[in-house]
Amino acid sequence: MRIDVVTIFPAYLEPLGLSLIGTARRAGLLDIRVHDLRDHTHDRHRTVDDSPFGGGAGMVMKPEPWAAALDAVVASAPAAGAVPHLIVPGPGGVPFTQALARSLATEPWLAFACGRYEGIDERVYEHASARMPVTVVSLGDYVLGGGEVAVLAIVEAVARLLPGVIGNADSLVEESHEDGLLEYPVYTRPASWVDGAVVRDVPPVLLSGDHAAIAAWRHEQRVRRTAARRPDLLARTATVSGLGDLDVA
Ligand SMILES: Nc1cc(-c2ccc3ccn(Cc4ccc(CN5CCCC5)cc4)c3c2)n[nH]1
Repeated sequence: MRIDVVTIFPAYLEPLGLSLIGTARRAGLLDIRVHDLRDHTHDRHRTVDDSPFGGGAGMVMKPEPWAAALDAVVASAPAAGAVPHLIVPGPGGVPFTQALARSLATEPWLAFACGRYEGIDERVYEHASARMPVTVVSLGDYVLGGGEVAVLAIVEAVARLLPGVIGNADSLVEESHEDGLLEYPVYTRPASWVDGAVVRDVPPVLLSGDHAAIAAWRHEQRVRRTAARRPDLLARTATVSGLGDLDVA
């Protein structure tokens, strides 16, 4: 997969050189290119922002640098006529979900536009939409300072779904949220942990070797945890099976 990121803070994307993503890049599974929006300005101060028409606090990102930067990305197409799917993080976007991550993971070329200040001049979306598919994506109902953190999250969620990126594909099987339930609690050694004055034991079922009992216990934990933390998810799925009224912790 080819990924282009346009930002005024290229250093913000350095974590894409670490761990899972860094390994995938060095293995040639990911071709990630980060571009500085200011390289597409022509004034001495490399200006990318200006005051908002209509008034209001803060600044808005100017259209010309963005149009030049996005056109340069398209011009660097790996194959004639190929265009990227442009993802623009924004608080007013469609929710970023595991389903959207799975869909994006099937695409050959993604581009990300990282806004800052109070956002990007709306005409940039019009300019881009005339050249490539554009999707505005929200990480959640809170306001970040810009798009870079969202891009790190989206790239990680998408990249880990690509074949070969995660060593053990089995861990992709039991993904949380996939069937509308949160994940079950996990444990590892020691089976009995002396935590100061308290002894904390792993639930015995997990040491029993009874795989049917373990699966049942894990499912019940997922339902209880979802009922406690995400009742909205339960409303969406008829997953609750005969647990009566849950006295969730
Ligand atoms: N899921 C999620 C994504 C983001 C996100 C993504 C990109 C940018 C670029 C700039 N900002 C800051 C920011 C501050 C205020 C407003 C609200 N305004 C109301 C009227 C004018 C503006 C919008 C935007 C971003 C925020 N936040 N949360």
